[in-house]
Amino acid sequence: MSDHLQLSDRSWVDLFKAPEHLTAPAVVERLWRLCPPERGRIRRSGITLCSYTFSGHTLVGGPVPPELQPFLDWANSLPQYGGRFNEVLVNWYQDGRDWIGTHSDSIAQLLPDSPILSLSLGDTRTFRICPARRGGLAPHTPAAAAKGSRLPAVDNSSSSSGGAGGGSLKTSPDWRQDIELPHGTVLVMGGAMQTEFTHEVPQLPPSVVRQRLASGEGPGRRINVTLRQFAPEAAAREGAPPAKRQRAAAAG
Ligand SMILES: O=C(O)CCC(=O)C(=O)O
Ligand SMILES: [Fe+2]
Repeated sequence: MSDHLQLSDRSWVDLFKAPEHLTAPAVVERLWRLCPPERGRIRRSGITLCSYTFSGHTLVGGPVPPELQPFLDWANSLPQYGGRFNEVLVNWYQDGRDWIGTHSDSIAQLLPDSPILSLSLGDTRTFRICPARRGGLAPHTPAAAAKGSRLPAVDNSSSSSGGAGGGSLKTSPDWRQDIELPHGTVLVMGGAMQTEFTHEVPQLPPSVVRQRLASGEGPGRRINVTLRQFAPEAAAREGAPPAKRQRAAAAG
């Protein structure tokens, strides 16, 4: 069962459930044990690339830890997404105050037209998609990432099949799509999504964290695993300029 959301003629998102062997509590616990002690650090692994820079953090690729190999194996078992996943990036959100600002993922080193798979584990957080160049902020600018979310009213248009309609969305600067990502959700970003749209995971307001705690829900603690298909040349090009990613530092 998969939902397909056509964001524009060229950009789309798929949503579906991950298999249980990747979402079991023991798996999530093992991923928390990989969390770097230093706050704001993001660990990535996969093919050995030259360094990968975002928001002042430079991380060098390393071998895939055994905890992450099943995620790659699973992604590569989905033929509709290309089957050449070779990189894993993990983001740990300690609670609802951790966030990732408005950005587009760098696709410079990826296989052409390869989609990015994103798997959510833990508490439900909102994934917000906006047209790129909103208010003059193009994707791939640190300013855009640092600003985070300052947007008008939410359009909660359905995230089910075709719910967001067609190409008109791109031309409406006020349009935005909020998608709730409960535990075990896979979100696939495809087509021209990284050039036509930005995405972010906003902070939960403190009142919402309090409310969630009071109601027994989690306060926003979550792990996100993204899987990408890097071109073999990118891996081989030692000494090439690092790929650029924009990321707001995790709030503490
Ligand atoms: O945590 C998420 O769902 C999004 C992560 C993300 O956008 C990224 O790692 O580039
Ligand atoms: Fe991203």
